[in-house]
Amino acid sequence: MRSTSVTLCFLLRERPGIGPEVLLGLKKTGFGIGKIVGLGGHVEAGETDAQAACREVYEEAGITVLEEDLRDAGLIEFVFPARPEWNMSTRLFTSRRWAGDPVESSEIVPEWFLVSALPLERMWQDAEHWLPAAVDGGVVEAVITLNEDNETVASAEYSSRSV
Ligand SMILES: Nc1[nH]c(=O)nc2c1ncn2[C@H]1C[C@H](O)[C@@H](COP(=O)(O)OP(=O)(O)OP(=O)(O)O)O1
Repeated sequence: MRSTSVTLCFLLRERPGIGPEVLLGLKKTGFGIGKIVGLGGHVEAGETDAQAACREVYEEAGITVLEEDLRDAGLIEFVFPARPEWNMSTRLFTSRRWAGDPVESSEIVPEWFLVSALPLERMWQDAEHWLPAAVDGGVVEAVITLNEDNETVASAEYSSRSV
C-alpha cells in the first residue's frame, strides 16, 4: 500500500548560556493524541512537502516560516504492518528563522524543549532513534516498523549524516 506523505518541521533557537532548543507540542486531537510530537501533518494535493510544512506550522502554532528558510533534515518511513493505511512517508525539516511566537491551536499546545533534554519518554517510542540527530543538524534516513500494537518499535533501520 502506498504511504501517505506527511511532514514534520522542527524550529530551532539558541538560548544564550543555556543551549539550543526545539519547538515541539502536545497533540490534543487525532493521531498521536496525548503525545509530544513535532509540528506537521499531511501534504495536501498540489502541495510540495515544504509548502505543507510551512502551512502546518502556521495552523498548529501560529508561526510563519518561509520555504526558503527550511532545511531538509531527511526522510522517515513509518510502517504500521497491522494498520497499513497508517503508513507514512515523512519529510523532516528544521528552521532557524521564522516570525511570531508559538500559540496554542485546536491541535497542539506548543512548547520549547532543550535539545539536550528532549522529552523522549512522552513522545512516540521511535523518536529516540531519529529525533536527536535531526535536531542536531543531521540528515536522517530511516525506516521505522511498528509492532502490532502500533506503538512500540519492531525494527529501526536508520542512518544520519552531518552536513
Ligand atoms: N511513529 C511516529 N512517530 C512520530 O514521531 N511521528 C509520527 C509517527 N507516525 C506519524 N507521525 C507524525 C507524522 C505526521 O506529522 C503526523 C500525522 O498526524 P496527523 O494525522 O495528526 O496529522 P495532522 O492531523 O496534523 O494532519 P492534518 O489532518 O493534515 O492537519 O504524525
